[in-house]
Amino acid sequence: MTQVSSVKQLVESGCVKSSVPSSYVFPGDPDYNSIVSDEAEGIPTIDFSLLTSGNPDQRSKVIKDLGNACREWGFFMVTNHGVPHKLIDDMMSGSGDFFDLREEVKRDYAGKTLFDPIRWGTSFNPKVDKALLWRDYLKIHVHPQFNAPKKPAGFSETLEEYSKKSREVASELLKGISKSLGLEESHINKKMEMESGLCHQLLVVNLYPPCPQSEVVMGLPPHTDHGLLTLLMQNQLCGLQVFHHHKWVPVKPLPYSLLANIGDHMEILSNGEYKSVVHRAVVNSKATRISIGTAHGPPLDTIVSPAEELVTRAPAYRGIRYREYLELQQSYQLNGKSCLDRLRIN
Ligand SMILES: O=C(O)CCC(=O)C(=O)O
Ligand SMILES: [Fe+2]
Repeated sequence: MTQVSSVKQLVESGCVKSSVPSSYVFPGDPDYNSIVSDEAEGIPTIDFSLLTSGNPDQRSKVIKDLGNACREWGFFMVTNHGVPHKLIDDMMSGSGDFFDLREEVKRDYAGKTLFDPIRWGTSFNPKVDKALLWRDYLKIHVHPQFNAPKKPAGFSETLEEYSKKSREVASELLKGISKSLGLEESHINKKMEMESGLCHQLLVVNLYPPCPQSEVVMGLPPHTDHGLLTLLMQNQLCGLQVFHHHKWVPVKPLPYSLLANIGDHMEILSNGEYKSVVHRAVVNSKATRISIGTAHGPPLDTIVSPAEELVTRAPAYRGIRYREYLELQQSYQLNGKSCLDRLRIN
């Protein structure tokens, strides 16, 4: 399965009119059932403006809500985040335009390794994936070194501006999360060097073309994200599902909101107080869905281990260099929390 064309190209070639090649049939995951909840409204919403400019009462309430959201869901919608709507629109259209470039142009970015500054590809890691995923991606390391594809015109500027805004939002949320854990407001940002200019930020654009047999393929299988906090924007199509109380809860994107979720390194840092939550992306048969995530983590050589202040008896995870964790995750199939499980003590 080494030389695989993009899903977009496969769809546009017209060869998948009614059924998909068997290499794309996703065998399911015994650890996760397929019950989809009808309760799509449950994901909590956090009004970001109250965190940054609310009065003291509003601020302490929103910090409490943030803590509950992290503990109960690991996911929350962020509204009034201050990222201009136009910037969100430009990110979506620029991303769509990138995937619309000719395959030969995109192939310039067909990187091979995780730390290639820009990498366009398909599936997750076709060498190990148990089935090919109905997903193409563009992954860009946007910080501390900014990178961007040269085309489409203007995309680089949009990416740079959005990456910066996304770091600002993440860093404010991390202040609130730090407080909600009973730590000093700046604890996480300082320890993880989130504001030192060295933090690591990976931007991932996921493209899920429409699929004639959407029920047998998978966009992204059940997984958790690396890093401390991911911020995700989506075009207005459903597809993301969060595994909550043994059911898949579909996320209905609120226009122009950002969806935040706790990553594995927040679970490590908080010694399991806040847990990264398994999620997946299913696809649809009608339209192309695009999601854009930014994963925020410490500098790649930082060892992340449980904060001493939060270890009451014993650390529940061994520390690991951020870089090594990314390598570990990339070398296996994406499968629930299997990567984080390797670090659990006991
Ligand atoms: O497409 C989505 O909504 C989910 C994307 C995601 O989970 C990821 O990129 O890690
Ligand atoms: Fe994810």
